[in-house]
Amino acid sequence: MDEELRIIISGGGTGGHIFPAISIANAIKGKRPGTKILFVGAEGRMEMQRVPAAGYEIKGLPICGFDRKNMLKNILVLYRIWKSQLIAKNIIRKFRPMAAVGVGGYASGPTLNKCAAMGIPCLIQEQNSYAGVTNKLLAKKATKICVAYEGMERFFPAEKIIMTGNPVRQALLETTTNKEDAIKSFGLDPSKKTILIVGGSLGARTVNESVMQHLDLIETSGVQFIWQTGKYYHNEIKERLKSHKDMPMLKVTDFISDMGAAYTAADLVISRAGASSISEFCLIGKPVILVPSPNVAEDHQTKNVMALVNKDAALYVKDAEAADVVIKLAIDTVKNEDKLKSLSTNIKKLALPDSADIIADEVIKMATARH
Ligand SMILES: CC(=O)N[C@H]1[C@@H](OP(=O)(O)OP(=O)(O)OC[C@H]2O[C@@H](n3ccc(=O)[nH]c3=O)[C@H](O)[C@@H]2O)O[C@H](CO)[C@@H](O)[C@@H]1O
Repeated sequence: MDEELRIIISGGGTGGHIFPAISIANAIKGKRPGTKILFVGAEGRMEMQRVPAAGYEIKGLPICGFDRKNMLKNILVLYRIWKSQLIAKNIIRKFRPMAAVGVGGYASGPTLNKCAAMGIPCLIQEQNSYAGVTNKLLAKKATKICVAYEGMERFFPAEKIIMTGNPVRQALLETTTNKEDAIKSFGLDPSKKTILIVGGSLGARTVNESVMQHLDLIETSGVQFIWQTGKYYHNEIKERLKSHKDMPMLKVTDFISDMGAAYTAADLVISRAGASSISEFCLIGKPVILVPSPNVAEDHQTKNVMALVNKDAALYVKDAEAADVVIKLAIDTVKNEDKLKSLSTNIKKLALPDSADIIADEVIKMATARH
């Protein structure tokens, strides 16, 4: 019988970090069902809900990021980092992991630092074409670094890099719901074209404004919409929609738990260009209009987009132009079967499948090598 493994997975902050982490956990469990997996996240962040919802235990650290505007607040941040390191050390002592996985985000810093210091092998997974701060700092201590884009040697030691792509939640790829049921599950009409609008895991103001400014066009388009506003914007949007007449063709939600159903329902997606979302579009071959966020490090979402646009695999609208053009473009595109077909075929060619399995194999190898 296989030895029971104990693995720590740490990181989070946004869905783009959390969902790859959950996929890696599921793949490890699939290969070694007896494995004990413990997540370590940041208190108050999205992982504290999403990880238990996926069936895993999570411990929270009181960590947060530095405040670039208020230097005084950073004294508290330093204290929180110190405290997080102590808590991380206790968690590790108690759980005795055989390997640790870091997916980026605040919590993975203290957790993987402590693991590395205690001689536990560490793997990091970088989702983007531009490496995050925490992963860059952890790279020296990591045994393996799994990436999804070419050219990551500019951030990480080349000999540690493995090109795996981004792990995508298995349930999302293996959804058994058919299109008709998927559309009905959102209370919409299966005979109509459907556009899904998502602003990444947290929602996006620009994407939301694009919708708000074109409610009349949406109403007369003959097309229906599933619109994820993001948790922060949801109440404000609901309030503003009250002054508009009922719109049965526009389903508004703060967050979509079953993205498999949402993708199945949609003929076309309007989306931010986060790395995990893009990996999902590639794997399921979904036609998409991407509106990259200009508010991310090194404008990495635009770089993510250009890799697709150069291969005619996605349509691209700049953030500054989105409010004017993206809804009209989406309505025109969803009525053009040839365009939808070619976008789907081209984006599918860019998929990197089996990412979670490849990473899980590496983690299991690392965990078993030292015992
Ligand atoms: C503002 C910001 O910091 N964005 C970053 C963040 O984005 P963000 O967290 O938005 O990440 P991604 O777009 O990569 O992934 C979003 C994930 O959330 C899921 N989802 C989304 C909406 C929803 O209602 N339900 C749901 O389950 C998607 O299916 C996907 O799995 O992490 C990404 C990956 O490191 C980065 O590329 C982004 O630049």
